[in-house]
Amino acid sequence: MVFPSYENDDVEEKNKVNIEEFKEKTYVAELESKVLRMELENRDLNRENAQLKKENEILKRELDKLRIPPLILGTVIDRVEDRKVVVKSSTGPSFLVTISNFVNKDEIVPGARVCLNQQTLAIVDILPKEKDYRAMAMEVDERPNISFSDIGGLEEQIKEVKEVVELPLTHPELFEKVGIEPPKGVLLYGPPGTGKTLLAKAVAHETNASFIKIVGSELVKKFIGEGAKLVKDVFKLAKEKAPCIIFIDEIDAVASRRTESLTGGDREVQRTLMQLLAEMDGFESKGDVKIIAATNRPDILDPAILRPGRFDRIIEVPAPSEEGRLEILKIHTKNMNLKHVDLKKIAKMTEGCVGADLKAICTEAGMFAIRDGREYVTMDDFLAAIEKVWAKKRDNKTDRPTLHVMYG
Ligand SMILES: Nc1ncnc2c1ncn2[C@@H]1O[C@H](COP(=O)(O)OP(=O)(O)OP(=O)(O)O)[C@@H](O)[C@H]1O
Repeated sequence: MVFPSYENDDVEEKNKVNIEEFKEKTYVAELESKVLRMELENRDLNRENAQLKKENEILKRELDKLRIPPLILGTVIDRVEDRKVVVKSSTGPSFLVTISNFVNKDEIVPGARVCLNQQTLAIVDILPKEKDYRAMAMEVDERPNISFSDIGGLEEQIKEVKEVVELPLTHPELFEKVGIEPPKGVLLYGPPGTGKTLLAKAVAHETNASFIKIVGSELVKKFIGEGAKLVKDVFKLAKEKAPCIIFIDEIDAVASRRTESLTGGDREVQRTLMQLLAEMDGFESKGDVKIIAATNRPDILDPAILRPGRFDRIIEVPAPSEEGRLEILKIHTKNMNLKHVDLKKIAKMTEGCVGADLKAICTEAGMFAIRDGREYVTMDDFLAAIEKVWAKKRDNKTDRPTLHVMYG
């Protein structure tokens, strides 16, 4: 009897199954080795990524170091090679400098304003075109909204400022008829926070004058080599915006006594001072541009700045008396919701405080009430606020110098 070939079919079937299984196992093995390879690659990539991140951090720190102000400003004259450029620095000379790798060299075109690292003179940054750096150095206020009624405890000073600044602007004919020159510049001196800026803004407000504020320390710190140019620009802008009050805060940063040492920084300060003196000597005292300067350090001022025809009217703006403190407290609490607050007592307790301290005390007292969920402010809030502001004052207390400068 011939049996059908079951066995062959079976064997064939089994072989098929074995082959299929073998193929599957091979495929799985391939996949597993692929996964393993990818895991190894992924681990290597992660390690490389971590290394690159670390290098990136180091480069960023280097970049920040290179970009720490003060930087020297310059203007690109010409591109010499791929990353070599001739730049005229604001300190005067021109240099052949390199473009740092992190600066986009395509933006380095003739006329571009760039920042140079003080040590290497390499171009480390590009000044934004649209924002003129000069505008960053000045605060221009077409119409300050401060009036003399916002200032407490400075009746005498207000009277003097009105006489010396406001009158020549509003009634120049009085000075012409009498035949005298009104003072050109007024110097306000006194501790920080006593209202010097307020006085300058108030007189601009009362005379419908525009107000330009520059800060002496910024002139010589932030814009190395630009100080003299900025002074020139301020006076040019003031004439365009006349009547105008130019307020130079911290003038001691520019007009301190000239020292023999001629470091680069000192030379820069002297150039700025010379420009300021030239501008002051150059403009008409009868004109409608008035200059008010403020300083907390009158004792270090160069006498040249105080000569007649310059800042020849000196007004002290001292810390307020008890009566003055009461006036200032009334000004800064006039819109506050007070409950049983004795301002007279607070004025008595805050001897030595200046207007800025009293303003801070009023604000802190309000904050204590808000933290307590109240809509009104109590005496305890003020007592806590006084403690807090005094503590801060104690931390950075500096003795106030007395004025030794006398003017011949
Ligand atoms: N006499 C004052 N009357 C009312 N508020 C004052 C008075 N003095 C100071 N203040 C308050 O303190 C703030 C700072 O005052 P201001 O800027 O005029 O002081 P400053 O003398 O110019 O200070 P600095 O010398 O530091 O520039 C003012 O905005 C105001 O809120």
